[in-house]
Amino acid sequence: MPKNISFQKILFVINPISGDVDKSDLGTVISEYCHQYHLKYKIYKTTGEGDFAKLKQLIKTYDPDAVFAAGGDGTVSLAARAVNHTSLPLGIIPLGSGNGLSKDLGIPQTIEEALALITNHTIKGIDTLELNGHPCFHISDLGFNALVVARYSEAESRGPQTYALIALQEYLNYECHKYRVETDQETFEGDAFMLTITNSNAFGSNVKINPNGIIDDGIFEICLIESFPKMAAFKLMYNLYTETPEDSEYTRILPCKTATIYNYTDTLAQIDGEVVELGRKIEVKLLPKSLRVVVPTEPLT
Ligand SMILES: Nc1ncnc2c1ncn2[C@@H]1O[C@H](COP(=O)(O)OP(=O)(O)OP(=O)(O)O)[C@@H](O)[C@H]1O
Repeated sequence: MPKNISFQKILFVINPISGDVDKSDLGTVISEYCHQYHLKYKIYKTTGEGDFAKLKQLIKTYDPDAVFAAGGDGTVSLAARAVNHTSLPLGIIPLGSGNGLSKDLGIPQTIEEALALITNHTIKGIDTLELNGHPCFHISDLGFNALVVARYSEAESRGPQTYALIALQEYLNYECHKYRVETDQETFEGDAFMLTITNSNAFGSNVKINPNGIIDDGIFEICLIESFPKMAAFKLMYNLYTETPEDSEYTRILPCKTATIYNYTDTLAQIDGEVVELGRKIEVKLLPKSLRVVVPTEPLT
């Protein structure tokens, strides 16, 4: 039996195209669940145009107790922007290709189990980041991965296979770029393959770029993959997939509370899966526990 039913009125934000996942039954599954627990609900389907303003307006008029994002990290980010700095909690039904934030929060990856959090959950405040004022709820990066994200956003198909194929194609000819990172603790200057800014642990692909990051500790990390010879790629991937990035001589993690990044060559940047223009000087700020998320109840120890 559910332990708590604190939400009575829920707004679902559904992205019909995320992750190449068929969502034709999702409306029925949501309806049956809400009917079972006598919950009111509304569904907002994203269109990819003007969703943020429409969602903000709907939250104002419908006044839900929680917003549940059904989609990938881009959809989660859209809903998170709409509820950030408010008391309204954000739930996630992972239906994207990566679903990185949901995995880092321990949210179940099936629709039924994720929906069950509506009636049995804990609400947790998590730190979020801002890069030149752009909110980031999971992972941002400059360099290689941002290029892959840009190409993926233009691809005709979605899903992990498309992403992996694009990554391989781009990797073969990729050249590193020069960056300078000044944090409240230390300074780095040099070439990097990519530079990741996050307070979470892993990409949706399960690459653990920041295995020791804690999402609500007031600290974020800048994770560097420095320039490496092609022959070192397999060992590096092994280290990243086995949560041992510190065992690679080409990685470096800078924990900090504030940072300024100089992106000398204005390489591409992505935030939570969306390519953004950040310019050559990027100020990174942490906003302590600004977002309330719906997560599984911790098992009693
Ligand atoms: N109805 C729609 N038609 C086309 N594009 C849409 C629509 N709704 C949202 N989008 C676009 O979908 C993108 C966000 O997708 P999302 O990140 O949720 O899924 P994903 O990329 O497949 O998964 P992940 O981010 O987990 O890898 C945004 O670029 C948004 O503009």
